[in-house]
Amino acid sequence: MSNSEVKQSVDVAIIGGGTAGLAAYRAAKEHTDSVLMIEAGPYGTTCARVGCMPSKLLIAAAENAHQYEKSAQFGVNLGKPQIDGHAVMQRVKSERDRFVGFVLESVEGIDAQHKLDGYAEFVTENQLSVKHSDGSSTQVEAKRIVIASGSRPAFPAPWAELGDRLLVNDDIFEWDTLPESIAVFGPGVIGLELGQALRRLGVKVLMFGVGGAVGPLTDPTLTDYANTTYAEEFYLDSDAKVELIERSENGVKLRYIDKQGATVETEVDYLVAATGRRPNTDKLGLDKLDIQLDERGVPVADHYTLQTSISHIFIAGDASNQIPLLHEAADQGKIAGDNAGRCKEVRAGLRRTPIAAVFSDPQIAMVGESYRDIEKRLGSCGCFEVGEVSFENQGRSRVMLVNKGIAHLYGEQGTGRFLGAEIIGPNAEHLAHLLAWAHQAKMTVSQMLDMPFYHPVIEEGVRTALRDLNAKLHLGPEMIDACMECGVGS
Ligand SMILES: Cc1cc2nc3c(=O)[nH]c(=O)nc-3n(C[C@H](O)[C@H](O)[C@H](O)COP(=O)(O)OP(=O)(O)OC[C@H]3O[C@@H](n4cnc5c(N)ncnc54)[C@H](O)[C@@H]3O)c2cc1C
Ligand SMILES: NC(=O)c1ccc[n+]([C@@H]2O[C@H](COP(=O)([O-])OP(=O)(O)OC[C@H]3O[C@@H](n4cnc5c(N)ncnc54)[C@H](O)[C@@H]3O)[C@@H](O)[C@H]2O)c1
Repeated sequence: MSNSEVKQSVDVAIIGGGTAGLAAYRAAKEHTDSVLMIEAGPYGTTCARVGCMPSKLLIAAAENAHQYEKSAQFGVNLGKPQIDGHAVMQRVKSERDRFVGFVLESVEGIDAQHKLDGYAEFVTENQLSVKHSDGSSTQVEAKRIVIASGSRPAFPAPWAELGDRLLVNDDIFEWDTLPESIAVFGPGVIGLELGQALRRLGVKVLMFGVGGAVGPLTDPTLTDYANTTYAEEFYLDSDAKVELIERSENGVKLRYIDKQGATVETEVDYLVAATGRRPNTDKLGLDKLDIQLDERGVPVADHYTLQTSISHIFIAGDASNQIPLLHEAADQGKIAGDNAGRCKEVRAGLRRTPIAAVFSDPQIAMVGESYRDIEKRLGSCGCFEVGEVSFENQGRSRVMLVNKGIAHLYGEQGTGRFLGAEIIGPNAEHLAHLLAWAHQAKMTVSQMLDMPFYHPVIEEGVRTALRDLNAKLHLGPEMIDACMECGVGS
């Protein structure tokens, strides 16, 4: 029988076999054995193949090179590090393949009757057409459907004319060695992480943005600090005026107005587009359904149940246009799959305190509500305060020569509740976890100050910001210049 004649009928169909899709599959299977996961591309997940893991592997190599270069400041002279681009990329790819291997093993453990290779599109609210690579198709009739189709890089259409000189993150992790020069467009999370890592591995990097933003930061003080700090390592103009982007014989020709107002013409090997990602919902045939969409064409879904305006269709992960992070994809997949697996009722799932970390140096982290959101909600009544610590004179940070950064902690007037934080600074990934746990436990700033702080540690910087915040909320004493009884430099 040819595939084009195949018809399948299931309780739950899941579009996408990435992190959210796999989590949805497992959760739905708790309720019914009639589950089908449809995957259009290679299994292994975006996170393991071209996302979180290979990017952190590249950053790990870069951090080592940087640490080596910095050692002279401690009186340890190691000379200039020799970067072997082939060896760097070989480790990135072999470790990446190891991580992907674990995912593939778990996918192989799924019964063949529960998996279907092909591209799924809606025909009706309950029917999907799945196109296979050999041109045939399968019609899938499903009582409930989870959309877990992920996202893809988005960039201005004219850049496609750069051909093989235009790269996105996926391409970088296929390199056999490192190029000499790149221009990164988009100083967001991906651009910052990959651009800085490549710079530290000896690649010439120019970075251009629009509107002045750096990473996910929304607090103007921290954004200014980030702009200045990263620009010490590579050319960064987060509000750039680029007049020309053109393919040349051996790379990409650029003309831009630099920060001093001079016109600069230069050429780089590649243009790396890190200008954001778009949810993969535009080619799912959603126009055939009477489903409520947001301004990006993504089905609107309830935050807690992941149910769309069509009660038997759920959405999870990057496709949902909510919070495009790995742990969120896993949580959302679990909630959506659980609800799709249940027949009649939907249940609210656990949505944790928002937490995000950027693995740049200094790192960036966001916890709870962002400055922008708090300012919008409470700014007009002056109902919140900002506690600050600078890491420049923070004891342990200076000892370790990582004394760059600022943390802003936000608290609510009256209740004294901790609302959120933005950090650019050392160990921000770890500080963010402390703060996120406190936020999810709905702690007040005073309660957080009752917690133990060791000496000398970078976490003492968090205590300084908390003390500052508590004083500004009129819940604690005025900040004195330095707390000597807390330990020098705390
Ligand atoms: C460079 C980079 C670095 C990152 N680093 C981090 C990090 O450090 N920490 C972090 O938390 N997050 C990070 N992320 C984000 C994280 O990778 C994503 O949030 C997460 O992988 C999303 O999972 P998902 O299941 O929604 O999508 P995916 O894993 O992409 O799965 C979606 C799947 O759906 C399939 N699909 C699409 N359309 C169809 C269709 N019509 N029919 C069938 N199948 C379809 C795709 O082939 C794909 O396999 C990073 C992302 C990138 C790109
Ligand atoms: N460490 C992590 O957790 C991690 C790492 C990488 C990616 N991610 C996830 O992936 C998502 C996507 O990352 P991203 O970096 O692609 O998106 P992003 O939204 O973080 O950044 C895109 C940047 O590109 C800029 N930009 C847009 N158009 C531009 C143009 N024409 N020219 C120059 N700059 C332009 C934007 O102003 C923004 O600064 C993130 O939001 C994050 O959730 C997470």
